[in-house]
Amino acid sequence: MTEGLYARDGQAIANLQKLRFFPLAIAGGHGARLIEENGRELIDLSGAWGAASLGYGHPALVEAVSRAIANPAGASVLSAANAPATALAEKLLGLFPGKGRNKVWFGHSGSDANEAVFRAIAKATGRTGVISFVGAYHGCTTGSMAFSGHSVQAGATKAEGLILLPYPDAYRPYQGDATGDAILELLKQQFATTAPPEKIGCAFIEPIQSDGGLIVPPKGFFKKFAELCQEHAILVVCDEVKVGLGRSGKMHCFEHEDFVPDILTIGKGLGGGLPLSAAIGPAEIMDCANAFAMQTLHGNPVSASAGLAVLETIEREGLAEAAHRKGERLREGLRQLSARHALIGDVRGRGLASGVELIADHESRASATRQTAKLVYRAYELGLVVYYVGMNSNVLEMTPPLTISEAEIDQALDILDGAFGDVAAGRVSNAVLADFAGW
Ligand SMILES: Cc1ncc(COP(=O)(O)O)c(/C=N/[C@@H]2CCCCNC2=O)c1O
Repeated sequence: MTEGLYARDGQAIANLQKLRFFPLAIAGGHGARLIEENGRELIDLSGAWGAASLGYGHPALVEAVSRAIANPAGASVLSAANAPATALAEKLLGLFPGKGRNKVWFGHSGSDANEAVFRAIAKATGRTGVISFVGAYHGCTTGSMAFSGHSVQAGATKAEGLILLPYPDAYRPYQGDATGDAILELLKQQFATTAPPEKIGCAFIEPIQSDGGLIVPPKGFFKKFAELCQEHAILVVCDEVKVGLGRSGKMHCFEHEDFVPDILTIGKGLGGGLPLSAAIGPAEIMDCANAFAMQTLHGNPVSASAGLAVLETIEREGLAEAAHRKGERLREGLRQLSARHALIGDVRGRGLASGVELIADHESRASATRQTAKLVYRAYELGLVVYYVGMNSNVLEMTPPLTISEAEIDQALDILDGAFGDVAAGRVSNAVLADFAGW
């Protein structure tokens, strides 16, 4: 018998780029569903880690990409202007409320966008210090890992002037302060002692910390944080690679925090499944040098055509408003599940970015890491794709396509109900996890 797709993947593709939780082997997709090689359909509650913003095979995306690839306007913006990239840049500038004159940089990924911004700020300001947060995932390139704070990158070389702050988390509050004000005090102390603010060029924030545990910050925290940074001319870079572009229920997630960042990075869902990212920021930063942050296919016209189709579809189909409504439905269903399944400690999120934190007991709130791995494995067996995140790998992350239907949300909840029941009853063996390293 010929080997199955998953076994062939295991023989041919490097573990370097694998983050596996179960033996998912995909042959196709449509809407919010993935199709395995044997034809089995699964609801995709991850949306390819948020990249499949329009789901799979959306007609607007198929039409835009087919048209662009049939008559490609070159392959990048490095040494020529191209129509799709220019149009996309103009559209992104129209959607960004940043003051002053801004410009757009195009990349392939969230990692290269964040790295490019970090390097450009250091070049333009001469300030190499950077503020970030414990649990932050800004990328997996050397430069973006240097100011990330996620446990998966503990061994990476960190930026010399890095300040890592606790992320404000009302479920596990720093010094017991659910407002996050103790974290702002900590930063002020560091400014006054070990980290002079005049040496710090930027602060990278996530308006919802996603890979760190899908954590929604307390109201007002980032507004106060941004004001403190502004007092010291520290640029605030808002990384919306996963939670931007309508997913949070608003076009930009920072709108929930009542502040406007100096620079915005976006990716994942911008390309609707094609490699595309962007950074939008002040012209004096984005024009600080030539040939400084470039890769051969940056500003690719086919990817840019996909980006235009994604933004136009989000607007035309009202997907941001729908994300709010559908996300509320999902979290209400999850809260009902939490009444039946003690494993669920916390349900949180905005729009179609939801997190479910699993704990071993409600007194200590100890992370239920192994049960989380079993849960996602069992959900896969029952027909649902959902992954986990978190510094302790105990938070289910739900970032489905913005086009997921309410019926599919209800089906996903039913599957989760069964999976929680099976894990709690001990019907999922430890053995199933042997081949899946997770984070
Ligand atoms: C807020 C945020 N910023 C930047 C990135 C890096 O984006 P790329 O993986 O496109 O380089 C990410 C990527 N997150 C990881 C990608 C690796 C697999 C684990 N799940 C993620 O969503 C991100 O969530």
